[in-house]
Amino acid sequence: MKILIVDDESNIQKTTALSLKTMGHQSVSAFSGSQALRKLGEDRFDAVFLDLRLGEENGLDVFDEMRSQGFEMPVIMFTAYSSIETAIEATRKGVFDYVAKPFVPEQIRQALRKLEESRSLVNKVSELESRLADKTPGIRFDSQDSRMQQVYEVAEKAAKSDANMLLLGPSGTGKTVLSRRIHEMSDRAGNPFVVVHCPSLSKELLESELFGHVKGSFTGAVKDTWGKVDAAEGGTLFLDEIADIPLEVQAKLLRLLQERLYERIGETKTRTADVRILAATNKDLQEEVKEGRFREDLFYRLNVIALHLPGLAERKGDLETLVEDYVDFYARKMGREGVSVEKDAMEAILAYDWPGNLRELNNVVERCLILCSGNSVSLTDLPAEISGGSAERGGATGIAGLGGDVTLQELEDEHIKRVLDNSESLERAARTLGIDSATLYRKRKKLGLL
Ligand SMILES: Nc1ncnc2c1ncn2[C@@H]1O[C@H](COP(=O)(O)OP(=O)(O)OP(=O)(O)O)[C@@H](O)[C@H]1O
Repeated sequence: MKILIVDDESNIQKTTALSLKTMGHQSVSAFSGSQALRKLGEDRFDAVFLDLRLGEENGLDVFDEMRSQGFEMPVIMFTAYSSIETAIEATRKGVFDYVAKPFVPEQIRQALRKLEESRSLVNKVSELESRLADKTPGIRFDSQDSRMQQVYEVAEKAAKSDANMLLLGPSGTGKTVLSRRIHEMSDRAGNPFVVVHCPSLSKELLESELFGHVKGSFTGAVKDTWGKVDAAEGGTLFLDEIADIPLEVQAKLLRLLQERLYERIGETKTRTADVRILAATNKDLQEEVKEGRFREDLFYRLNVIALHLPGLAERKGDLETLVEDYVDFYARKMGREGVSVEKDAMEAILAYDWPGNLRELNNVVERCLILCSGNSVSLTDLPAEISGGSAERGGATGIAGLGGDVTLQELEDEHIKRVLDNSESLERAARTLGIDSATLYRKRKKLGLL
């Protein structure tokens, strides 16, 4: 971690810096509040040690100023006044912890260890939250299919190295899920896994999303920001749909990959980054290189280890197990038990080609569980393109689950799918749904309908 020590006493500065160094952290000194705020603006810090009494200044005022300027890193306070009132006031204001002066180096190390534990917990919580938002059922990393087995084997072996990796395969084949898994198996697992969806952003916004910007560097840049490269420090940066990155941003990405260096937009100061890059695309990158849309040098940098995920139609041996997993997951989620798939429904599932791959399968199973009223999924619960034309039990207007044990989100997803099925254009569907086209685009992506 990089830590700012704010104290007007040089012996305190020295002892703290030394304790941090023995734990492998870097530190920078500031002797006053104004100097501290300037240094915070110049560099990125993971934490701050701040003296409560900085000469004439009150550390708590400096703390308030930090927060009002948007510096959100944890702060540990030094206080010679270890009175309970001061400590309570400080923690009530959001100070992470305090160390009473005079202290011994071990107290600094203890405070830091507490901070590291809390950081790793925050990472785990955000990881779990994003999984819940993904509504991902039990994820399988085993397969009957030899190509998929090989993908998992290579992924497992390469996870421990720090090599960049390219995940290739059609949409919905599990590239994002596998990237997360690679991160979890790597030595970086205790640090963040950060995703950037490349095509949803303009050139300028993508560059800012990646590298951050300083206030005033372009229209709309109203305050300083740190990008996702910074957020992924020590961890993994996952670039989804990398083929869609504009050429100018590709050049900056190449520099990041080669030299680990980057600059925020509007700033000349060069910064170093410790991130591992995993990138995914459903496009043929070699073709993109040939067409001049993707830099060849960047392609070779990323292509050190490439994993090709086959479409679901090419690994039908896994279908039945996946269906069972998904059915169990949604049945449990909806408070039902022992839901099975009837034989003819399973046959239709096996015969279908699954162009949207695992994501489509997941959505179809969820939809079936909303529609089926009894304890089994029948052919009529499947969408017409899979059942071969049989009418759905829910009918064109009614949904069997309506008023039942179904969440609003599930109803919304189902409604969007049906409106899209029935609309001649995207704009028309957006109008019917009462949302703008960009929102509908994002929702379609989330539902695997792109
Ligand atoms: N290993 C797995 N086991 C079971 N289900 C999986 C697995 N991997 C992915 N899925 C399912 O497929 C869905 C889509 O996966 P993911 O987002 O990783 O695909 P993707 O290839 O990254 O798609 P896109 O190219 O559109 O971004 C997941 O939300 C999950 O439901």
